[in-house]
Amino acid sequence: MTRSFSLAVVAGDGIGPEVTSQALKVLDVIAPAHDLAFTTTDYDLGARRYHATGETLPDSVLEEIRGHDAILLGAIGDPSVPSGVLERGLLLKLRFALDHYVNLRPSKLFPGVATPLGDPGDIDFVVVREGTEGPYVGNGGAIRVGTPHELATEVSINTAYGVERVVRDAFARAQARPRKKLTLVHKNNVLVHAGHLWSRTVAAVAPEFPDVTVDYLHVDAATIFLVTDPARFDVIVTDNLFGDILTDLAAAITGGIGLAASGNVNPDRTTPSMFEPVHGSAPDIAGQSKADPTAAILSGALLLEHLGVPEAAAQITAAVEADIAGRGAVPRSTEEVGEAIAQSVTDLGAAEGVPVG
Ligand SMILES: NC(=O)c1ccc[n+]([C@@H]2O[C@H](COP(=O)([O-])OP(=O)(O)OC[C@H]3O[C@@H](n4cnc5c(N)ncnc54)[C@H](O)[C@@H]3O)[C@@H](O)[C@H]2O)c1
Ligand SMILES: CC(C)[C@H](C(=O)O)[C@@H](O)C(=O)O
Ligand SMILES: [Mg+2]
Repeated sequence: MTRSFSLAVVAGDGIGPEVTSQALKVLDVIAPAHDLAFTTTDYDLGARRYHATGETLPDSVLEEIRGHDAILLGAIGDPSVPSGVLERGLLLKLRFALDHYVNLRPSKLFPGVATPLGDPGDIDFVVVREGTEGPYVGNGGAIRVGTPHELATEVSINTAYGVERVVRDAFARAQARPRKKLTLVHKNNVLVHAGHLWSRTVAAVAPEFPDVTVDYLHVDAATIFLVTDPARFDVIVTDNLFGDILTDLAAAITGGIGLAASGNVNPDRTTPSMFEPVHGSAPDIAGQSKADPTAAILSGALLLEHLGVPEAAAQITAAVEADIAGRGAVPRSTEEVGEAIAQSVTDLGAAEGVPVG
């Protein structure tokens, strides 16, 4: 029986629409092979709408988006809009309103991918980044702005409720992986209030997952080991800001930001989860068809996994691996990469005897 899913598509700004169209192309190609049907609704959100109407994410649109099974997002942010307006008013509003408390960011070094680390061994870890708290909540302000006496605060909010639910999710993910290792990354030698809440929470939840080995690193040391010994990581759990920074670094060591996918997940499934590349709108290459759509395509695979179609997700990942293995030195356009991965999905389907496309 055909399984039908409704997807809200927020292509967004810069390279967002360029990479999202390739992700949708691959989803279209894979759907028949797994008896899936996608209906998509495009949402015109981002810089264009902001300039035309002053709106970032009207509540009525948020409510419409809420009615979908999942969200596919490209990238948000544009140099023509003051920094933070779209990032906070659209992207973070979606993550917060839809309670995406698990920001899932897998990092895997695919065979054949060049890394600045030379031969770093087997890199295969996932960062579970808290998605609704920390310094992202907007608790702060500034006084005497523009004067020599300006004072600005950006308060990091960490609740026992918020920390515990993401820590428990990270433990469960570690438990389900072969190495069963969880590393808490924080800065509890300096951020003693939030840091100790995170450490105590990990210690309190650990007995529920006796098979999981627990480790702790200060965030500064974690950046060292991500470069010198990334194979040591299995599951990392960390706060919203540390997770943001660590996952750009994680992308850089596994072939670049063009390959890094993510999911903003509501594990309770009370709202649609949202899948997007880790990268941004890349204004420096927007409109030139230079963006690598692989991260967006792999975000589509994470979406399928979340919707309960892991075999389709695995087929997309295999198609990406096959494409990456064959990548030469000649640069390809965004469409050429998308087309090649879509073709690879078809070829894999044919090899397994399932009709694709
Ligand atoms: N999730 C998101 O929507 C998201 C994430 C990060 C940044 N942003 C926003 O995007 C804008 C630009 O931010 P930034 O420059 O710091 O980060 P960025 O990720 O957009 O770009 C950083 C660098 O990576 C390159 N890059 C990014 N994606 C690429 C791809 N798919 N293929 C090839 N190269 C790629 C860019 O060309 C640039 O040189 C800002 O407005 C920022 O707030 C949005
Ligand atoms: C654009 C910004 C709000 C966002 C974040 O900090 O979460 C981005 O950097 C990301 O990694 O998705
Ligand atoms: Mg980021």
